[in-house]
Amino acid sequence: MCSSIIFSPKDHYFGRNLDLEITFGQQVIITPRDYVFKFRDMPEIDHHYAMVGIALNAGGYPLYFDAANEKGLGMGGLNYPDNAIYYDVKEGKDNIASFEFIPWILSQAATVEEAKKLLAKINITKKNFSDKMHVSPLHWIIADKTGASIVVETDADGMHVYDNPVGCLTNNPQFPKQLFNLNNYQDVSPAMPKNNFSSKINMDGYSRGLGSRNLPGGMDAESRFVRVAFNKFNAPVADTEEENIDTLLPHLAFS
Ligand SMILES: C[C@H](CCC(=O)NCCS(=O)(=O)O)[C@H]1CC[C@H]2[C@@H]3[C@H](O)C[C@@H]4C[C@H](O)CC[C@]4(C)[C@H]3C[C@H](O)[C@]12C
Repeated sequence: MCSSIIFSPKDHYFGRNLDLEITFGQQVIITPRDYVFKFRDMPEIDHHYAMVGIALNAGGYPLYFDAANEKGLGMGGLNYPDNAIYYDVKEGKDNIASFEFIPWILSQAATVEEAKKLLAKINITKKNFSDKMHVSPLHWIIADKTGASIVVETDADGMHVYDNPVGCLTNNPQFPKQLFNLNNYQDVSPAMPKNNFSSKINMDGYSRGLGSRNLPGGMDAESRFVRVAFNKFNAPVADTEEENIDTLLPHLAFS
């Protein structure tokens, strides 16, 4: 399961879990400024922002799962099976393979607005890193340190860049459907529920958290999206980094 939360109480936190039963041999990898990034169909970049994230070191090339750069722009790829479509190389576009997407954006953009300018020119290609690796079917969340966030999905009908008003992402279905589904949970609340059932009977507020009872309980991506969004918007905000990370981590770990 993968869920990602942008949490900006005072400082800015970009979090993502990777609850998988397998490991890819990933580790924390720092790409220093100006380490030469080679691209399959674009000129190399030898002058860029530094970044740190979780990646597989493929012979000196960091295959990032997620990362953040020195300007506080973060980006994560989350599973998006059966929907992610990558394209053939197109003339006149910045052709970037899906495994190159995180380095391409984070090496050049400091903010979501700058990332959007790069995205307007990009065509995500279906090229593989190597014959031994699958092409990951992903969609991406991008966020900057103001808390602004977008989602990038490449579907059969083309590439979409969505503003992300909830600052989180899980997996399928498509992001607009995930957002629409939140309509079904408008009555979920961190407060005690009001008795709208009937004025003819008394209702007891017999337990704390009763207002959240109708949150979906499943581990499926749609249920996780609702829970992560609810938790994020209703999380207590503290003054210290330690307390805020303490708040963020359980919301990811148990989402
Ligand atoms: C499987 C991972 C996504 C986890 C996730 O979102 N799970 C949700 C499951 S579900 O939908 O709800 O069923 C993805 C995230 C990042 C991916 C990795 C990164 O994209 C980096 C390289 C890219 C190469 O093309 C493939 C290996 C790989 C090392 C990828 C392996 C795998 O596809 C990863 C690790």
